Amino acid sequence: MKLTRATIKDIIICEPEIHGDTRGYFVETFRQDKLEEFLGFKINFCQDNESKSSKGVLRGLHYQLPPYSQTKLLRVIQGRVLDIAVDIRKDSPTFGEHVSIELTAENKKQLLIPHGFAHGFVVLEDDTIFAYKVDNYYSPENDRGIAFDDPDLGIDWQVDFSLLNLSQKDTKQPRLKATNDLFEYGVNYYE
Ligand SMILES: Cc1cn([C@H]2C[C@H](O)[C@@H](COP(=O)(O)OP(=O)(O)O[C@H]3O[C@@H](C)C(=O)[C@@H](O)[C@H]3O)O2)c(=O)[nH]c1=O
Repeated sequence: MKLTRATIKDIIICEPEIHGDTRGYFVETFRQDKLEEFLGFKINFCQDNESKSSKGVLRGLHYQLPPYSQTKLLRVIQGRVLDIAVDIRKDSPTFGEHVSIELTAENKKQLLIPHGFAHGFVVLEDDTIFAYKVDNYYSPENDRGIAFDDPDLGIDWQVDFSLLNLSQKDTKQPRLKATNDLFEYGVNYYE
């Protein structure tokens, strides 16, 4: 498992080693020890999620408020997405900036997004299966979002917006500057 920091250093890109042979392949998709050694602190994932989407589906940008905020370890089992994480920690030197990465069944890359980020992805292929671990249980009352097309974020989703398939709630999420539901920078949300 190769672990590197993204352009926003709190986001980690994980690249598992793929062992191919005549039967197919073998891959370790999660190693808690290696992740914790790299990060220097513990993560206790407690919920696994999976969603299936057709091409053009955009889910996001989502987060849960503290103390229900979530670290997410994301991957694609089938298909392809463009994955986005936006820094929504007030006073962060990278506040409002984002990381963008293609996660595919083929490259098997994973993204670790800590608390303090809004997350979303757009699906680039039909029948894409997206899977992720979170370290805090789903809490609908604390579910929040930011508009994926907020011009202040300047995200290049690489798709035609007129072809997108969004949930009702994601068509009316607030802009970043219109929400007070943000995170404090420098707080350790892992403990
Ligand atoms: C996220 C979630 C949803 N649900 C339910 C609520 C609802 O009836 C249905 C669909 O929920 P949503 O529309 O919120 O699903 P979705 O838009 O896929 O939400 C997800 O989007 C991505 C980008 C994330 O980062 C996730 O954290 C999560 O917010 O599933 C759960 O039961 N548990 C969960 O953990």
